[in-house]
Amino acid sequence: MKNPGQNPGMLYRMTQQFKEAQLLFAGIELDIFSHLSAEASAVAVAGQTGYDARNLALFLNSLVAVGLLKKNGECFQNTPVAEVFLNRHSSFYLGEYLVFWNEMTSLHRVAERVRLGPDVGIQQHNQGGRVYNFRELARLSATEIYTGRVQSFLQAIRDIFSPASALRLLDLGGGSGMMAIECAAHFPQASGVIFEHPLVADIPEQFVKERGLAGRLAVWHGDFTTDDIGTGYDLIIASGILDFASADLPGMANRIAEALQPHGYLYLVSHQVGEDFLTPKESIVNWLSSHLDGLNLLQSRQSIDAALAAAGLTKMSQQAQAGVISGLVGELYHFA
Ligand SMILES: C[S@@+](CC[C@H](N)C(=O)[O-])C[C@H]1O[C@@H](n2cnc3c(N)ncnc32)[C@H](O)[C@@H]1O
Repeated sequence: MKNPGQNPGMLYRMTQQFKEAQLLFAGIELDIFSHLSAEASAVAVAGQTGYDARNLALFLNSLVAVGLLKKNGECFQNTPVAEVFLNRHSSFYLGEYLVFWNEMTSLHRVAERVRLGPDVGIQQHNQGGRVYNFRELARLSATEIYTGRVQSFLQAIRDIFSPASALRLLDLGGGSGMMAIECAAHFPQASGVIFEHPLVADIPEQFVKERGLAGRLAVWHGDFTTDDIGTGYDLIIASGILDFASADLPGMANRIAEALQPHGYLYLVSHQVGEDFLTPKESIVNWLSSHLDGLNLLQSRQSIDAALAAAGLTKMSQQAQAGVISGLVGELYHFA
């Protein structure tokens, strides 16, 4: 008898995970979790939604099996994670964000793209904004960021600025602008700038207005690789943006250093990509789609470190960022 000499379990697990993800997205599409805050039977949910009661019961059993629902007799109810993040009525609802993120990083047609190669136009320009919908990302990140990223940021800067500090801050490529907004909310004397691309800037503008911070936070529209980003900042936030300056990373590091006050700080969030571009798994897999399209942006931890060190920025501390996006690290640099 032949023996394979290897265990194929990993391959089966991958196909199983794929189906579990399909169940999650079907549950979001059907908005199941908004109906199961309290216990309800499949027949009752079918009555509210018009879905087929037989197939709904089968589907709900599967959601129990994968840990998104629990079952008591004939009744189903959200597990705590589903209740907080998948119930549309929760302030932490991530359903729309997860669907968008999945589409944005989708490996749909991956085999075809490997056969045919990149889009020449995208490859030539090598600009993230030509592939990614940053405006929608900024809108939906306003919820995602509160699952942990903004809390990690506040924790890091509370160690260096006193509550009464009149700090001047710049949130470069700020997206939703929530890091700057929370900074202004927690440091009542703070003021500064959220710098965003003109196609995205109305999103942070709207959030700044809603939070009543327009007097202290300005939103500047522009390209952070070429336009004036201002000077004299005590704190610059560069969260998930250095890859988009990768045509001239040393130049971007110098722009940041020149915009800082002497003894100012940079709060950097990056994926800590290895020099061989094989780790962390999440970053390599999530960037694959846009790289197959023709982008070539991802920066290794070593090249970022080298560019910042050459610009006079010294790393003080680093901490994993909490939240739904795994593998992000927040680092504080000091400009001596
Ligand atoms: C991955 S998002 C990060 C957003 C935000 N900092 C956060 O952590 O949620 C990258 C952001 O950089 C902005 N961006 C990319 N290239 C830019 C450029 N050349 N000038 C201005 N903004 C840019 C995008 O519009 C997008 O909002």
